[in-house]
Amino acid sequence: MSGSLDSPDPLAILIAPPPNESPASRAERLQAEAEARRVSEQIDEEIRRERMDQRKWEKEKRTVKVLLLGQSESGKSTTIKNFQMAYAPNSFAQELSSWRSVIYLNLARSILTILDHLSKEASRLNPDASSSSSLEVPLSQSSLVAMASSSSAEDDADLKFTPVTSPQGSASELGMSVEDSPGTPSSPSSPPFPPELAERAARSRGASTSTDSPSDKFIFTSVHAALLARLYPPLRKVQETLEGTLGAPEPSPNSPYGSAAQSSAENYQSPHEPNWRPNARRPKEFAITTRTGWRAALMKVRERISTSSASSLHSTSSKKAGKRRRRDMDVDEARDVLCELSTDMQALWEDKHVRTLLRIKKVRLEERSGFFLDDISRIATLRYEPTSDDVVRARLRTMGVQEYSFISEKVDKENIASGLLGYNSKKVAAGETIKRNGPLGIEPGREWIIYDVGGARSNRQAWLPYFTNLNAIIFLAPISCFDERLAEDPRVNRLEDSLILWKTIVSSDVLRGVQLILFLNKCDLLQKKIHRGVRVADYVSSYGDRPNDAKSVAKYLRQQFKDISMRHSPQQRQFFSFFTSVTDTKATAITVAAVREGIQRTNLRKVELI
Ligand SMILES: Nc1nc2c(ncn2[C@@H]2O[C@H](COP(=O)(O)OP(=O)(O)OP(=O)(O)O)[C@@H](O)[C@H]2O)c(=O)[nH]1
Ligand SMILES: [Mg+2]
Repeated sequence: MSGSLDSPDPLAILIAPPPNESPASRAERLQAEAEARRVSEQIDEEIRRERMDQRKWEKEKRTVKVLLLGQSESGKSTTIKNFQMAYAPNSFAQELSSWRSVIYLNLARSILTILDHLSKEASRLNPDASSSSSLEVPLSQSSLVAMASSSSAEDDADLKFTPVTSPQGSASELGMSVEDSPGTPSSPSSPPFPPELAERAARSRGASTSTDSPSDKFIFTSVHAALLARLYPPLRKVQETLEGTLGAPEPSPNSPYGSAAQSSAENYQSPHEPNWRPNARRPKEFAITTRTGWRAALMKVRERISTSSASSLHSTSSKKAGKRRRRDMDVDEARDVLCELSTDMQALWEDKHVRTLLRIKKVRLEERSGFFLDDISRIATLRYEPTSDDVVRARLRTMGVQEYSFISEKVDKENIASGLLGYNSKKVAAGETIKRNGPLGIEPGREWIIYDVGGARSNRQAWLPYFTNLNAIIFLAPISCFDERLAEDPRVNRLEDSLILWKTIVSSDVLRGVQLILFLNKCDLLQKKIHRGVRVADYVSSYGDRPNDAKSVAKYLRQQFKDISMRHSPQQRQFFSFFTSVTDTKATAITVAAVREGIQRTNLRKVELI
């Protein structure tokens, strides 16, 4: 054995330099060896790069990319929540409580809307009140973030249009590049009404009437005056603070693409969490943001109108003072204030005169986004925890483009909305459905990237860079909006805007190979509207004398979208559509499952072709 160790290595003999090598030959040899090494390393590097590309390609192949499009308040973000519930129920459940401040804000803003109307009535009954400039309260600087109450039929009953079925106009005319002025949607604009003037107005017992029927008569009473004075100032502070806490994003003039560049799976943050938009400037917070501020604001009200609950406020959560971070403290204090005001808020919402006033003014809060007035007693409590149903109903406007990355979790069947199991796609989908083959298992590990965009006109330019490398687009068209106008441009009917936008998308050359899926959304609201007697033909002249029932209307509108797809697609494409109410999570789970399967199958076909 030792002999074999001692015997020279044949390879070493082979590559050893010649024994009598001259210096010149040696230099030449070393240079040749160095060159050989360089070439070898270059080859290794290429192999490594190819492998990486291959891995990336494999990952890309497996990643499904979906873009959600549609006008503002069409239900895109709500659809994302449904996807999250289906694909990543654990992370959805973990995020529930972080929606609390949005829900508080939604609630506060609904009450403020009512107070605004009351305040206007009081001012009308006592014009001296509104002329006093000293009553003015600064407007919120961050109304961009919170829910926009879209202008609707209640503001305009004359708006008529005929659905667009033939192309006219450029992209800019189609709302793709129109820069609209930043609106201040639904921010309460009236000054708070001071109690003494409210009292005077109440004493005058004014009435706002639209008819002579007593049930249509609004009577401003001292109860309203007291509610106005007790609720308005603290709720404005709640609004200011919550908006500040949520970090109302302002669109950057230099970057129409919002946070897109920064959004990656690793950086993923839920949009409702603070700082969700990395470059967003924080709005200036309202002056009263401290604990003392809250208390001072409420004490001021108390000094004017003594309430039986005044003493409890003082002690609320003060024990934990200083322990929390400032932002938490703000949200907790907002909660405390809402809890204190719970009875008054309920009294206001349940007041029959207030209901009459809202009816006269055609303000249908229950049909607006972020409606929680029927849940005051549940929400305005210290123990309130948002439910998944609350979260899908919460309204937080999207700015720019948000990227959501879901790695399908391994989930128990019970965790999936029960409707997902044992479903039959034919029952739920309208028209040409995506049919299901095989079992409906969630596929753990598959990465889905879903882009949610801001749907307001000023956000639409930011969509364009996302039109490449897509598997599918889910387009949301809220079909209940036939009698409403765009918040950002009150001249434009919302249904008309949706049809024009749809036409732009279907006719896009860049998107010719992309699967389009249409969600004819807000069917529940369509039903409600028609049920209360709104006539579609009054707003959509082409509807003619067709039956004014939700089913016929939905079918008619679906046909309008289908016609556009057939006429304007650059190449033949299938028309996939679903009637949805995406706040109904059970029904939407079924739709989401059908969509998922359809997209995956198409994706697979594409990959196989490649
Ligand atoms: N009743 C009802 N409400 C809905 C439906 N879809 C969405 N909503 C509500 O409408 C509001 C707006 O929905 P979002 O999902 O925020 O709308 P969006 O398209 O993301 O709007 P932007 O972010 O402004 O582009 C939310 O309060 C939702 O709860 C629906 O089908 N029925
Ligand atoms: Mg959104």
